[in-house]
Amino acid sequence: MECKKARAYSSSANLGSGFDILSMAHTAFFDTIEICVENKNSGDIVIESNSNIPLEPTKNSATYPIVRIMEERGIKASLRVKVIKGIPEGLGLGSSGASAAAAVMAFNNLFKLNLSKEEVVRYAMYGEIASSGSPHPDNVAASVFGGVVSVVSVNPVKVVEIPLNYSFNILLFVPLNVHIEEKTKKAREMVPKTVKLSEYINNSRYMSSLLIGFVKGERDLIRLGLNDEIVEKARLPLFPYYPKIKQIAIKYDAIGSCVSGAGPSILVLTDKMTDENKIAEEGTKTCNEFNVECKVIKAKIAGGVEVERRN
Ligand SMILES: Nc1ncnc2c1ncn2[C@@H]1O[C@H](COP(=O)(O)OP(=O)(O)O)[C@@H](O)[C@H]1O
Ligand SMILES: N[C@@H](CCOP(=O)(O)O)C(=O)O
Repeated sequence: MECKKARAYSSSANLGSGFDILSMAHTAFFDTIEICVENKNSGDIVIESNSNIPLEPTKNSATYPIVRIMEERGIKASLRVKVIKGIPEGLGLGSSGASAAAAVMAFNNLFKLNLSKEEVVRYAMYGEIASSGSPHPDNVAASVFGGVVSVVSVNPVKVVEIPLNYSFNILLFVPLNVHIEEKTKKAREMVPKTVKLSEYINNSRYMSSLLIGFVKGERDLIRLGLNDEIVEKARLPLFPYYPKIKQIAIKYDAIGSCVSGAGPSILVLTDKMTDENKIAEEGTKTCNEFNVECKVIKAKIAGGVEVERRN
């Protein structure tokens, strides 16, 4: 029985005002997917997991992309797919996207498809349809490429890796006791269909500030760029503690803060000027004030999806 394993890291999508565009892979957590071809002709995909995720191939973000690749390319095989979850689900850490990225990469390797990274992203986006009903590309792009990415086009998929010329660390407030059924799906329904021109202009300014800040290594531009007046505002009921955590982050001189993906986790970028301990202490208290139990995770920027060489 031939098997291939790949691992992909967690990510924070929607950096600043970059809804569905800007995303960052981090070392906070990772998923591992192992795919084995079985000596059977059933054509079934059987999923095993250490976590309570759907085990139907079309409902699991790891396997739905595989179903689609097999259909598109006329591949027939019986597969056993192990979804080893390290990334907690439904917390805004790109859990579904990382499973999808690792699964497509393992399958690509197993069947020697020679997919480009952008093709891996395109297929992995089906995983987001399985988990949230929408093929948003940002989490999968970060998990596939690593670093900070901008998805500049979805049809065809085009992803740009953003050069990072300012070195920073990552703090994540992860609310462990929060469970919102179909969180990203619901969060997407909260996003307004139309926006005021003034909000659009401000958000575009933030996005240009963030990108130029990363590229030129300018802290103040990164801070300004980690703002958003549209999506975070509309989704605030999902993470009511966010404005206060952001205030605390700025008080103790973090570079900046934004919501991680569709929340409820919060991302804080820090450097040597930041008092991380105070942010962790006061931020955790703030979570408690909202009856939320936050775990503070320290992380760094992660690389892209990797196939494990010894399977
Ligand atoms: N392989 C998978 N990994 C994580 N979640 C999955 C997977 N397959 C299906 N899901 C479902 O997707 C939902 C989580 O995805 P989502 O709401 O987008 O949150 P996130 O991707 O931030 O963890 C949960 O309902 C979960 O059961
Ligand atoms: N752009 C998406 C990102 C969702 O990220 P997740 O990690 O919360 O699933 C959105 O905001 O809907």
